[in-house]
Amino acid sequence: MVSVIFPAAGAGRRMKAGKNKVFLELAGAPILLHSLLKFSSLPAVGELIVVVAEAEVDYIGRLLAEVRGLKPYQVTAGGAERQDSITNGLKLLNPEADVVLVHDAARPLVSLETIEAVVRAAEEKGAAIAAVREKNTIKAVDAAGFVRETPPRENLWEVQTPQGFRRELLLRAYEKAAEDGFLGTDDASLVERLGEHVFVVESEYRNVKITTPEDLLIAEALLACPGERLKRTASTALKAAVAGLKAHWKKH
Ligand SMILES: Nc1ccn([C@@H]2O[C@H](COP(=O)(O)OP(=O)(O)OP(=O)(O)O)[C@@H](O)[C@H]2O)c(=O)n1
Ligand SMILES: C[C@](O)(CO)[C@H](O)COP(=O)(O)O
Repeated sequence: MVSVIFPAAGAGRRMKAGKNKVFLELAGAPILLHSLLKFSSLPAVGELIVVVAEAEVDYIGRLLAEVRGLKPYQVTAGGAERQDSITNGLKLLNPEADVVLVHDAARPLVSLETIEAVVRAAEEKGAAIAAVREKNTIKAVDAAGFVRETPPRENLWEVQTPQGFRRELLLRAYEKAAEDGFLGTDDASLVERLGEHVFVVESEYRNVKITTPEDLLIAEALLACPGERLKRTASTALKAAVAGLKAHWKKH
C-alpha cells in the first residue's frame, strides 16, 4: 500500500497573498484539493496524510469532511521547516504502508503518469524522485557575488515532488537527519546521506511548485489550454468537491 504525505504547513511568504498559498483558488478549487484528489484517484494509494499549520488543523479537518472522492486521510500539525512537517506526518503512517510518497501540496499539476512512475521506481529501486532536465545554465556563486563554478548542464536536473521511498528507508533517513541535525531542502537528500541510491524519474515542466504570484498565473494558463479544459470538465471528483466546499462556505 502507498501512503502519501502532503506538506502543506508553509506560510506562503513568497506568494505574498497574506495566507497559506495552498488555500488559494486554482481553476475554482483550492490548490491543496487538486493535489489530494489527484493522488486519491490512484488505486495503489491507500491513505493521505495532510500536514498543515497547527492553527489550520481543525479548519482543514472540517473542510475535507465536505469533500467527496478522497482516500482515507489524516490531518496533523506541521513544524517550522518542511522537514519538520514531514517528520510529523511520518508518525501517522499506516503500518501497512510499504511505499511512502512525499508530495508538496503546492504542486497541483503533477500528472498521474509521473506519480505512477515514481511509485513503480520506488518499489523497484527503494528511492525515486520526479525531476526535469535543467534548461538554464546554472552557476555556483560565492558570498562576494563572483561565479565560482559552472557545472556541466547535461548532469543537472531540477528536482520536484513526488519523491517516493520504501517505508523503512525513509524512516531511517529521517531518524539519521534528526540525530545529525541535518536539514535538507528535499527528502531524497536525507536518503542520499545514508549512501543509498536515488533513481530519477523524468517528469514534466508543468509540475510547477506554486511559489510566487506568477506561478499561479502559469498554472491557470496550463489548466485553461484546450486539452486540459477537457480533462478538467471530465473531472467529476473535482466538481463534486467544489460543490461540497461551496455549500460549506455558505454555512460558515
Ligand atoms: N514548515 C513548512 C514549510 C513548507 N511546507 C510545505 O512544503 C511545500 C513546499 O514549500 P514552499 O513552496 O517553500 O512553501 P512555503 O513554505 O509555504 O513558501 P514560502 O517559503 O514562500 O513561505 C509547501 O506545500 C508548503 O506548504 C510545510 O509543510 N511546512
Ligand atoms: C522538495 C522540493 O519541491 C524540490 O524542488 C523543494 O525543494 C521544496 O522547496 P522549499 O521552497 O525548500 O520548500
